[in-house]
Amino acid sequence: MESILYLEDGSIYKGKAFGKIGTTVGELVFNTSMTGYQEILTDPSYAGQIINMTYPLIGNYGVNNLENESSKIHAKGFIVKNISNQAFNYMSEKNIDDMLKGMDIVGIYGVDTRSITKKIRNSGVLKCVISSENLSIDELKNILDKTEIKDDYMKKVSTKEIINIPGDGLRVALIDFGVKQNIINNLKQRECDITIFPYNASYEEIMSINPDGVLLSNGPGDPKEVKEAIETSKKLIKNIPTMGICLGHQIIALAVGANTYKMKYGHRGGNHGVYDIERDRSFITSQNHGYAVDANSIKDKEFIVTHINLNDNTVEGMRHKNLPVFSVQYHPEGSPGPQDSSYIFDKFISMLGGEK
Ligand SMILES: NC(=O)CC[C@H](N)C(=O)O
Repeated sequence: MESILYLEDGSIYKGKAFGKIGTTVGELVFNTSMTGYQEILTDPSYAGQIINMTYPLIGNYGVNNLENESSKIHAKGFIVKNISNQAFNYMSEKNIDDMLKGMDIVGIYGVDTRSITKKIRNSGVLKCVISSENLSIDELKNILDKTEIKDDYMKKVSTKEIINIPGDGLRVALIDFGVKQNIINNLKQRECDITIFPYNASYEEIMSINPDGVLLSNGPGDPKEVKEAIETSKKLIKNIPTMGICLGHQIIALAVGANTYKMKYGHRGGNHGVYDIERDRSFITSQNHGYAVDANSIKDKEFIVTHINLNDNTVEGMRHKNLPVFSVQYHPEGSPGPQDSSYIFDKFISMLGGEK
């Protein structure tokens, strides 16, 4: 079935439909990972976005029940060059088309994803609409103009209730802005007793479990939208060992009075080089972010920059000068992508006093 992708700049791409038959609008972003489409689709940080994959073949090893980063697809749509519905992998339980259909997500294939990527690189992230409902270009333009892109999806994807995952080790309060399963798995592997809190949990609620440390999770949207967490983090940082990952890192920056900004087109992929200044080593990291912490705004604060991106020198990590607080912009849990930075979780555990 025919499908059309229409971009805010007027570009039209004709392709074929897969997944749900329908019309969807979102912020168009690109991801350069060669594998890991299942983890990307189920990463809550993509809520509201339409993901354009630069790697030309998607679906070739199928989809399974073990590698979801959350229980559903939070992205608004999926754009690929070629789909393979023959899943050549022993773990595969269904194909990518069935996954998107089962989760009501509109996909388009057979379009030039690399030319789309170049457009995003030149003009920055754009709004776009995908439709397999035979709409005219004028109708698509109308839909696009009428739809406002929200940037507070963390409020939707965060847990509604407090959840405990028992463990024999350190007690960790995990503030959920859209946490990925592999962050939870990394804490479980280190025997932590994990309590997951909603994005707007108060300082008193968090401290009532008497945690050894706090982890502020990844999540979608603009960190400035999550005012409750910024206020709560101001107190957490002063009183308890705290680590932030991605959105959590940005929230810590805002809590100490530094600033964040929207990047032109962000970092999304599995091979972003990051320099760890204190270790004097570079790592290949997994990334998914559209906002960043402004390096200049940290200079007069109690924090120092510990990691920088080797492509564009943006801030990839920071730590408090005296207190046990640090954060990273990239994803030490990988999923998808390299897990070379999983030492960040060990650093968190030793900051909390080591394994119990
Ligand atoms: N993965 C994340 O936590 C993303 C953080 C934030 N939503 C951004 O795009 O920058």
